Amino acid sequence: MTDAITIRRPDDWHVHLRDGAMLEAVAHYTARQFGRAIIMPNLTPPVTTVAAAEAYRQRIMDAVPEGIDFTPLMTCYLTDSIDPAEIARGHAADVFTAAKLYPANATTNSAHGVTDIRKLTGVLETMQEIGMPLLIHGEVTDGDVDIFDREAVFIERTLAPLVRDYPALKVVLEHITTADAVEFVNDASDNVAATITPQHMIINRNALLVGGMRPHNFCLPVAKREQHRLAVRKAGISGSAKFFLGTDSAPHEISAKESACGCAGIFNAPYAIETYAQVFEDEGALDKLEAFASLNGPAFYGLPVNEATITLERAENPVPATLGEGETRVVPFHAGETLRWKLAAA
Ligand SMILES: NC(=O)N[C@@H](CC(=O)O)C(=O)O
Ligand SMILES: [Zn+2]
Ligand SMILES: [Zn+2]
Repeated sequence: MTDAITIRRPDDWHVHLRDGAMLEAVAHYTARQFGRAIIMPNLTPPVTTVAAAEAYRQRIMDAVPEGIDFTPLMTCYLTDSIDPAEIARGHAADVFTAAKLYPANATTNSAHGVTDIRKLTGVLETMQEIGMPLLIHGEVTDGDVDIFDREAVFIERTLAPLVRDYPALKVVLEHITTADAVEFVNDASDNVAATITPQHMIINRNALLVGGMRPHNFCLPVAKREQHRLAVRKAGISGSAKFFLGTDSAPHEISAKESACGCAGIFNAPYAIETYAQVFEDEGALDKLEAFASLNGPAFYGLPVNEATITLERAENPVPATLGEGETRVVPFHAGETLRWKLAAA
């Protein structure tokens, strides 16, 4: 039995660090594990300008403890009226690594998102030309589409035509939850990849509803049936360069989750790499963890891999019931359980 694993320092290709007190409370969890992270722009107001992204990047750097080498990679929140020139300027200035497409009202803080992808023609042409990745929350929002079908319908109605019309555009389908998504990404060109969260490898929709409603297992896209979890899990541990780590860690203060209308988002940052390690070990695929966590993402983004390494040790790692205080009190994924791996101090 392996008792320690050393891999190149991983990166998180999809994380919500929030702002203000919550940013201060959560930034260190991500920074202690990951060399870089793609920072989601769904603040209020959303990050839609180069100036806003630069200011937010500075606030993140200020929130990361001294002595930790961590680079936030910023994204631009796409709206119906965003100017392609602003996106290109931000990309050229090394401020915007990628741009994020939220279909309007698909998820938390997406009210300013895109109402119709046809409004993005100029933006997508520009991004394709400059080689800037498009990151997608892939769910339709039509009231007549069942919430469990929204990812599959998005792939069929929006993503397939998009990939056909912009064959050279780099596209990441974020936080995939279905066998349909796995199949689409596998069949697409090398310009199409996907991120996978810990929760979508671990829970199916029973975890939300059996024995009572469990708001801390609610995120979007919502967890699906077991057959979909198994397909996503298999893709993640496969070693395929098309799939890489993106936690989608999305902290919401406890009362916003435990509410008559609870927010979507699972806070998994504190134990993210340990959780993934447990999944890979359960699948007998620990040898694929480094590709998923540390190599595939940089290769897709055209960035160097991290030089530093991390070591995970086999050790009981109890997850507290809650973390933080007051307005930053949050319930982490796996609250009250004990994980089998522990990140060794650097
Ligand atoms: N994943 C979630 O359920 N929530 C995210 C938004 C998102 O990534 O869709 C959030 O910002 O809270
Ligand atoms: Zn999302
Ligand atoms: Zn997200």
